[in-house]
Amino acid sequence: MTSAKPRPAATGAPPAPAPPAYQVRVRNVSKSFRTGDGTTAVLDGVDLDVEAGQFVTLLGASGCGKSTLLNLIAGLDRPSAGTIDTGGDRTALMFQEHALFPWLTAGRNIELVLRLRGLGKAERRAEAERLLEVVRLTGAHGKRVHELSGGMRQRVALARALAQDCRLLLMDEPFAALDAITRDVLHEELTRLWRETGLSVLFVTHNVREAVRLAQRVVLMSSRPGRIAREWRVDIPHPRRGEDPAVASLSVEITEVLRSEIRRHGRN
Ligand SMILES: Nc1ncnc2c1ncn2[C@@H]1O[C@H](COP(=O)(O)OP(=O)(O)OP(=O)(O)O)[C@@H](O)[C@H]1O
Repeated sequence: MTSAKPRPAATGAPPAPAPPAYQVRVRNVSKSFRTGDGTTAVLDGVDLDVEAGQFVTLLGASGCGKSTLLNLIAGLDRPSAGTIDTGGDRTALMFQEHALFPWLTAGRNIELVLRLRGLGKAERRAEAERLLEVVRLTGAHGKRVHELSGGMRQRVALARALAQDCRLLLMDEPFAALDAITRDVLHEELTRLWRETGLSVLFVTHNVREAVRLAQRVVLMSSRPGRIAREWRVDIPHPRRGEDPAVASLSVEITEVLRSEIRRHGRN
């Protein structure tokens, strides 16, 4: 005869929600650079979490340390103090400059990354074709970089970043050099990709409307030294457009705070 295992008495309380899974956890990070006349503190005590699957934009005045923070998270440099935990995951980084090799075709630029991942020749070709399709550049595999428009080059750069198969995509003003219409199209594409793939994205920009249009959280950094000054949750449903009244009104609010940060920084 078998007896049923006693079950724990029901307390009536709902189960505690699982804590969020973090893609990156930045704790008390500081960074100083040695300069001609001593050291310059660029970041000081930065705490920032990005949950798995979250889209976070990072805003701040020029020179406040946004790129420095991204480079630290990417592992390109080490913090002077504090910790950065990506759970052992590698990160993919995309810049304003596409940084594609001009002597290779669009497809070969992507295949180079796939080769580093150890994929065989036929697999590389198929995966590069698939990624070009994902960024809506089907048929561009054989095109040389100079044959592509600025927007198309950034699409290839995005496909190459995706080829790294990372869970966290770090983007440093990737669309800043593009015209407004191309940027608008790429905002839509990036949002679609993010929602389809469940990637975590940390996106640096100067453009408040871009930050609000894309993100679930907008994080504002202060300057000298760079710290996290404020953050906003953006609950505006997708699809969003830059000219949506809700996007516009939150952008105005954030711009005011950014302006006062810049004025305060100017008085330092
Ligand atoms: N390797 C380095 N050596 C010395 N100083 C550096 C180094 N890298 C960055 N800095 C300084 O750190 C500060 C922050 O630079 P960073 O590029 O991170 O700012 P940012 O917020 O990304 O600026 P922007 O928005 O203009 O791109 C700047 O004053 C810069 O000169």
